[in-house]
Amino acid sequence: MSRSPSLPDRPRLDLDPEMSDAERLDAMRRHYERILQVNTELDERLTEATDRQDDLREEVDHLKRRNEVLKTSSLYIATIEELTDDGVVVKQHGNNQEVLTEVSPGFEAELEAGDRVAINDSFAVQTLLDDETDARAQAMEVDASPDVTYDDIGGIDDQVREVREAVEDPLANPEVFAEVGVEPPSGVLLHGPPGTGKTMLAKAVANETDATFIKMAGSELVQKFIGEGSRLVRDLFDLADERTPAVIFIDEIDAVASKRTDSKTSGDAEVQRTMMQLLSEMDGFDERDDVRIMAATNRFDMLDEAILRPGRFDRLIEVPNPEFEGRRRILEIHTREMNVADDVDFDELAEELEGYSGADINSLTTEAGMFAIRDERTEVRHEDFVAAREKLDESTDEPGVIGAEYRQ
Ligand SMILES: Nc1ncnc2c1ncn2[C@@H]1O[C@H](COP(=O)(O)OP(=O)(O)OP(=O)(O)O)[C@@H](O)[C@H]1O
Repeated sequence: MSRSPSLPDRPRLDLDPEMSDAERLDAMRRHYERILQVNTELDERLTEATDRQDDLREEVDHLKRRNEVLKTSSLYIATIEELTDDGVVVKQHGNNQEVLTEVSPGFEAELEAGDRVAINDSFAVQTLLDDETDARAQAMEVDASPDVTYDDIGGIDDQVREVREAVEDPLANPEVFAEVGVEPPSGVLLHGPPGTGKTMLAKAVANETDATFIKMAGSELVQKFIGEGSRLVRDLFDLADERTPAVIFIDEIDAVASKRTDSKTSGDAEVQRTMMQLLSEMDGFDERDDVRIMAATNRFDMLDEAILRPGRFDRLIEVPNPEFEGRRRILEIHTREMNVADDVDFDELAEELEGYSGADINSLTTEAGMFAIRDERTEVRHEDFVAAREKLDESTDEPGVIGAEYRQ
């Protein structure tokens, strides 16, 4: 920043006692003139500073307005294809339209071919998107060999069987379906309260068939930028194609496939576009028998019927909270590696854990282990499970029910 020149010195009046009256008068006149001159100089500097202040205010207002525009208006995602003397060529995501456009002044120098940018309605480049804004990495979880097996899942044997029929068999023996002349279900939708093993089921099926498990969270598909959600959906299916055999698992599918609301905000339109992309990917997916699609939701009642039509998610499997036998089995599964004392009565515990999900029971066993450790014991006793249950119940409004509310 350039420093402003220093202010003029304050004029001094030097009067010598030896001076004659005329000399004094003359000195005072010169002093007076000097004061006038300094005053004029200061006036000029003040005007300059005020002008500069006005300029800066204007700049701040402009930036504020620009910021507001960036915050409120919908922007589209594009990739810089080429930088030319006449502007930049960008390709818009979603429709692949190429346009020659301009860049907001100030950051031309920062751009390179291949960069992802946000463009406005008139295609002008507004922002350079950095890696953090790259939603792809955040949205997808890819596991080449998940380590969950059917043996790790308790209390939902019927559901395991159904998933094996609908997902595992078509992946493992596609020829059987071809010979018999039946189409395997296109997509399998698991629905039920949180923490009941829906994700485990999808991972176990991928494990059993040596398929890559590719998970996408529906909430991550709801992106801020127009075109981003549908691009993520395309990427998801492309990735599955590259990594066959593969199981695609879309968790929280309700985030992109809820019944249409009446509101017409641009956010809703974007969610709608993402869902349309998902439907069109699924519709074009019939031929590929080495990729299976699964999805899960806790909000089945919210789903748009369009995704449940034949050829889409046409096999529905409800995964409820476990019954007594299931709770007992899940207790056993999660204490397999634990040093459990002989006095632990799993029947009694399973009886008392009505309303607990598999995930709740998992937390309970960990908590029981913590009580034993706090007590400096290496064996987990029945009393530890009881204390753990009291602690977990205290942390919820409704005693005995840890799972989040579930509206079916
Ligand atoms: N049926 C089950 N058997 C054994 N463990 C279970 C079972 N259900 C849940 N769990 C435990 O809870 C954890 C979470 O389960 P999972 O992620 O599969 O639930 P989810 O139904 O997908 O939940 P959400 O709907 O919240 O995504 C599992 O890692 C496991 O430890």
